[in-house]
Formats: sequence, C-alpha cells, structure tokens
Amino acid sequence: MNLHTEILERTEERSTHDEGQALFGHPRLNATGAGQPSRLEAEEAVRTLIRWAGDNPERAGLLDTPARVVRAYEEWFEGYNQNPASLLERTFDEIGGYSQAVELHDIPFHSVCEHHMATIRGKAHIAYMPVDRVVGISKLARVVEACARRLQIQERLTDEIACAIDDALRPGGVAVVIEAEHGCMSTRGVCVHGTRMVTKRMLGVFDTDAGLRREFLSSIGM
Ligand SMILES: Nc1nc2c(ncn2[C@@H]2O[C@H](COP(=O)(O)OP(=O)(O)OP(=O)(O)O)[C@@H](O)[C@H]2O)c(=O)[nH]1
Ligand SMILES: [Zn+2]
Repeated sequence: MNLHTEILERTEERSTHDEGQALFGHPRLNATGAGQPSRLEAEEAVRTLIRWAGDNPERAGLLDTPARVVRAYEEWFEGYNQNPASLLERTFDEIGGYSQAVELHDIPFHSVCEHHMATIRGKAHIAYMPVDRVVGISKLARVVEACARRLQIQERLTDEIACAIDDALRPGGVAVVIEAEHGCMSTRGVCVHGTRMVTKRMLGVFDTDAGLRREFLSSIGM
C-alpha cells in the first residue's frame, strides 16, 4: 500500500481516540472543579509546607509567600483550564499541493511530575502528515503548553499531545518526541544530573512507515 492510500484509509476508517474520553473531559485532566479548595485554604496548605520544611511562615520574608505560591500554581497548572483539541479548531485548507510532513522542532516546555511535584523541563518535537488542511504552527506549541501545565508523567504527556493533534486534525499520522530532565532525579533521590528521558508516540503513517519515522527522528538528531 502506498503512503497516500494508507493516509486515505486511515482518515476513512479510524475512530476517535477513546470516544467519550476526550482530553478535557477525562477525569485525570479534569481534576479541578468540584471539591476545589478556596484560595485561602490553598494558602494555608503552603503555610503548612513551609512549617514542614522547617521554617516559620510568620517571619517577614515569608509572609507573602503563600499568596505568591498560589498565584504561581495558577500559571504552572493553567492546563487544567484548557482543552488542547480546541486550540486546533482553526485550520487552513489552502495548502496548494503540499503533501509532506509538517514539523515543529525544539518546543521548550515546563511541566510538573505527578510523583514528586518536581519540575520536568525539556523540549518537544512534533510532526504531522496533513490531509487537506493544516493548523497555524503556533497552535502546536500551545497544545504542548496545555498538556504540560498539569501534573504529568512524561509518557502520558507525549501520548496526550499526539492524541490531541490526531483527534482535532485527523491527519495521516502524528509523531511526538519529548526529551526532558526530571527535577525529581536531579535535585533529590538518586541526585543524578544531566540525564535526558526520551519518549516517543507515533500514530498513523509515522507508526506504519519506518522510512517516514526514521526521516523525522533523524531530522531531530535521533
Ligand atoms: N516513567 C516515569 N517515571 C517517572 C517520571 N517522573 C518521575 N518518575 C519516576 O517515578 C518513580 C517514583 O518511584 P517511587 O519509588 O514511588 O518514589 P521514590 O521512592 O521517591 O523514588 P526515587 O525517585 O527513586 O527516590 C521514580 O523512579 C521517578 O524517577 C515520568 O515522567 N515517567
Ligand atoms: Zn518525580
């Protein structure tokens, strides 16, 4: 089967990923809402952690810290208020005869590991094979942000980015590679610096066509 036929068949036959488990509606991505503590309760929790760390939340330098931390959480976890797929709703279909992969490399991101709530910092590389339409390229970086600004493990982050693009754009295939350093490994526990965790999610033609996959991986230096 040639690549074009494969893409068409995929477009016609495939169903959405986990129908009824759309990213935003999925329980793991929709943890806020009912039962969400008030801002004052959240600030009190930060005071407790300051005491747990061994310091005094009433000393002058720490008085405003709980409010700052709670505001910072609103930025670090902004993803819970975003629906990644909806960021890809506006598409462009005047793409001439363009029929090759579209790639965006080296998208920096910051996430928080769900085991230790330590920083995951790294970059994502994305490719998709458009079928008749493309998305504004900045939207791919926005999808990474929306998925990363939550409590995550890297494998799921990789999967969610790929599935959001796949569900929204219905392309011939999607490839997502993430390389990241985990603060929970470098600043505590085993205390190993400079390691890089690499995860890959290949869908559609990037899964079935080894040549295409190799081309993408080699274009990002892998
Ligand atoms: N697979 C995977 N593991 C992760 C990720 N982020 C953190 N981890 C690991 O999750 C594991 C949690 O292991 P536990 O044994 O429950 O926790 P722990 O006792 O704090 O483990 P150490 O980090 O080895 O001290 C650790 O090995 C972390 O390195 C991730 O994104 N993916
Ligand atoms: Zn961790």
